[in-house]
Amino acid sequence: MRASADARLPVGSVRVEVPASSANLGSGFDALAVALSLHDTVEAEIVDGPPGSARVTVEGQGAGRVATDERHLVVRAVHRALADLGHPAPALSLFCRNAVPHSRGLGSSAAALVAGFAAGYALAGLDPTAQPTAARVLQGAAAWEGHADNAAASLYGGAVVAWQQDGRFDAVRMPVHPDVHPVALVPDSESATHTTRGLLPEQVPHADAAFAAGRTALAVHALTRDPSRLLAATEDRLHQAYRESAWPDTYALVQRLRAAGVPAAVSGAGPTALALTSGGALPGEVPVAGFRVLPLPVDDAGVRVVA
Ligand SMILES: Nc1ncnc2c1ncn2[C@@H]1O[C@H](COP(=O)(O)OP(=O)(O)O)[C@@H](O)[C@H]1O
Ligand SMILES: N[C@@H](CCOP(=O)(O)O)C(=O)O
Repeated sequence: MRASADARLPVGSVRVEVPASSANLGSGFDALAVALSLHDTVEAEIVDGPPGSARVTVEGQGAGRVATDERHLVVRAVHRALADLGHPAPALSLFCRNAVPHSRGLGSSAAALVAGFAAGYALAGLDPTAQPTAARVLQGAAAWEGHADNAAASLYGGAVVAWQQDGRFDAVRMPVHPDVHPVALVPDSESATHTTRGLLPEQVPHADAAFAAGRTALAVHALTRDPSRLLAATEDRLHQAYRESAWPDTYALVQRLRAAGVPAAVSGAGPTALALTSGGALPGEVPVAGFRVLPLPVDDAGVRVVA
């Protein structure tokens, strides 16, 4: 980090690395997620220019598609973090190297928001990976998303349990058992999270809610202590079937993997499927044509300020 051109901010540039995430893991809708070793990198620098303006260069995922000015999601999050501390919006130059595919259920928007809030607080001289600033990063990103699962995983790494109380978001991190080897199956198709959230019913049967409570609690045990329980733990009645029309091929793949004994679930709001394998391999008899198979080890670190 070097000294800022803007006298109001102590730091002139930061580099942040943030992992993808897979949320829900079955029944743990808006509550469970795991961070995955696929990373976006953001370099943010304060430059001379009109206050609040931004020039963004994007390499990799999202290049040519996302805004390259102050409307860019990461820029908006940087500005929001600085506003939270009472700083006026500086002119920014951003370089984004993105590996997390957009609109696939791997938490790209949460990763972008966590990177932006972390960069903003870091420019103000705070450590976004330590409390109490980390909690502010979570609050900012989760409030933007409307759910804290992905943001908490991108922030803290490992697996997380996230919840909301009195309008505030909170989360705890859990270490994932070393025998859990996530494999993402990523199709070419996209699906916007806000669209598939709209497919969910206002209410679910009490029996399904009770089912979800049991499976989600079991998932915490299975992820951290006993991966042999993951097949039962990742069963879902809370969201996947309601969203099937958005990604029928993904839904069918998850059923095929599960029938072959592989703990699998739709990743976040889809259309990626996530298999929580014990050795990193998928059974040969399950056809995966149309899906890119990406072994993605758990990311234990979460967001990092690397320079
Ligand atoms: N790194 C990024 N930079 C800018 N915008 C991003 C980035 N990542 C995600 N987004 C925005 O978020 C959208 C995807 O969000 P969402 O529908 O929640 O899917 P995902 O499951 O990938 O988070 C993209 O279309 C894009 O507008
Ligand atoms: N709990 C959320 C998770 C969305 O994850 P994303 O990676 O698809 O954005 C949901 O299921 O809506």
